[in-house]
Amino acid sequence: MPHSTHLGALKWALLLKSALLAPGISGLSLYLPPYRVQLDEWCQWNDESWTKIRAVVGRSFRMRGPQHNVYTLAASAALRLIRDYDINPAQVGFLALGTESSSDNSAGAVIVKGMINDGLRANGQSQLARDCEVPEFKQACLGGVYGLKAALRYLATDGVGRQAIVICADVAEYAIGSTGEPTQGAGAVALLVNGDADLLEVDLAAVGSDSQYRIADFRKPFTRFRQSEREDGQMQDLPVFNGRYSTNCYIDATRHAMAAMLAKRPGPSIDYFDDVDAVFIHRPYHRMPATGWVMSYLFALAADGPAGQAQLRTYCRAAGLDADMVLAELLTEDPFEGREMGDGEAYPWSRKLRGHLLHTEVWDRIIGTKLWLGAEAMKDLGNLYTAALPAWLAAGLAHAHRDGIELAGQEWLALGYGSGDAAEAIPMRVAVGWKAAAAKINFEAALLGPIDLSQQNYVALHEGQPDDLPPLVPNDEFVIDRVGTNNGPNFYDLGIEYYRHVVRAQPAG
Ligand SMILES: CC(=O)SCCNC(=O)CCNC(=O)[C@H](O)C(C)(C)COP(=O)(O)OP(=O)(O)OC[C@H]1O[C@@H](n2cnc3c(N)ncnc32)[C@H](O)[C@@H]1OP(=O)(O)O
Repeated sequence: MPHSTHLGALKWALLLKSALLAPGISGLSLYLPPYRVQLDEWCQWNDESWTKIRAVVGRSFRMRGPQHNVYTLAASAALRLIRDYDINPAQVGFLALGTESSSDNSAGAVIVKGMINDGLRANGQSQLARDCEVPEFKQACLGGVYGLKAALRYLATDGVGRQAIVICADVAEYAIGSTGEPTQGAGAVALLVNGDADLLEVDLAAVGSDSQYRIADFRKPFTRFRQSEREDGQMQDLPVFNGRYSTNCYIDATRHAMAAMLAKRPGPSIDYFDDVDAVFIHRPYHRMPATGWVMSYLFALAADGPAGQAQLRTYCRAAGLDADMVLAELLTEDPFEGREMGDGEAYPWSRKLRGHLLHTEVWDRIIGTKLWLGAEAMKDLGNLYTAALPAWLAAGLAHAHRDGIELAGQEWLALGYGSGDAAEAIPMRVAVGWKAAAAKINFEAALLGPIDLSQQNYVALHEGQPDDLPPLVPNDEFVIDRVGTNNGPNFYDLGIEYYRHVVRAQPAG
């Protein structure tokens, strides 16, 4: 064979090979801080209904300690990922941080990179390379999903043959006494993303996007006076928000991202709701994904023409609702029309219709059988903002592996949402050889060793004055070592956080 023909054949073989590879997620690792609030106790402290909180929110949430911030959570998850998946750090060309909790407005992922390298050095491993990109992504709870999409684009263009790590990390704190208080949490999920997925294959071209500026349903303005209230100098991450209005924004954004995704698929959109095997939607608390998904189904029925609309009318009649009114609202492109809605103003019929559907076969077929995988375990995680969606994917894969459920080739939907608002509907396929990589997901291990807080400890930690907290015993994790003062060695030291990698001495024997 002439030399040039041989080269041509090789080139074609390589092209064919790369065309057959399916990029996506190959590893998942979690880190949760140990401080925990049990929601049944929280209900007692606050005279709230445990029956309601258990059904709507979950069982418990985690809180960062005074020695944690979003970077310590992120670096701890990433170090575990590198260890558990035996990643060669030199191969990582893209280290992304998705978060809405950064405490440094200048850097973010590069700080985390430095911390990871400290941990790798302490463990006798090689370092992340100098030629690794370190972007940070911010769009409320969607930052990590944008990081994942950017990582896949990197791997398809200038990062062919490399690997990416996307860390989704957040601290979800709401003011004491606000509607959001039981939906707090803190934690991080690190994703290994590469050109040939071991867990979840992602076809970027099939993704549906949505974004829409709103009158603020949820914001964290930097100038918020509360930031200066904490005496320990840490930024308190309290949002300004309108809870019930934000749930309608979630519904509206997920509906439009779904429509954008379904428009790219062949066949009737409504079939997708039967065909998809499992659904994972941004999860601020237990009930929200089911509400978002059933509403997306109702929107799709309304858009499905005479057959879907007839079905919808049947549901409305059975629920005692005015079908014309429901249909008209479902067909309205933007029920908000640029204004903030009052409680119950948008979709006022929704609760009644959902209540009716709950007792019909359609709930089992379209909702129950699609959103159950890993959902029970998620009740112990609390709200992780941008880490909530990958944490649920991790829970689904880990539990299917533990319980011997076969997932190979299943079609999944991962739908991310970030207030303000934006959403991404991402179809995924479970890789054929998913089990080996799923066995390394540390979901259950990440929940071990919780330290339950008393009401006094919880309030003190929330308000930044934790005097007598039960001590942490971190191992192979990161903590804030000190915050620089203007008495420090460098005049530019003021307010800068310095971190420490902690390796606990193992007990002898
Ligand atoms: C950050 C984001 O992701 S934005 C999208 C979601 N928004 C948020 O997470 C913002 C923070 N969260 C919040 O502010 C709150 O959790 C809210 C506003 C979502 C809910 O606040 P609440 O005061 O609990 O609202 P409400 O009293 O309406 O109850 C919520 C649900 O509990 C149900 N409920 C009430 N009592 C009970 C009970 N005893 N048993 C079972 N369910 C009950 C209600 O019917 C309602 O159900 P629905 O959501 O299906 O309609």
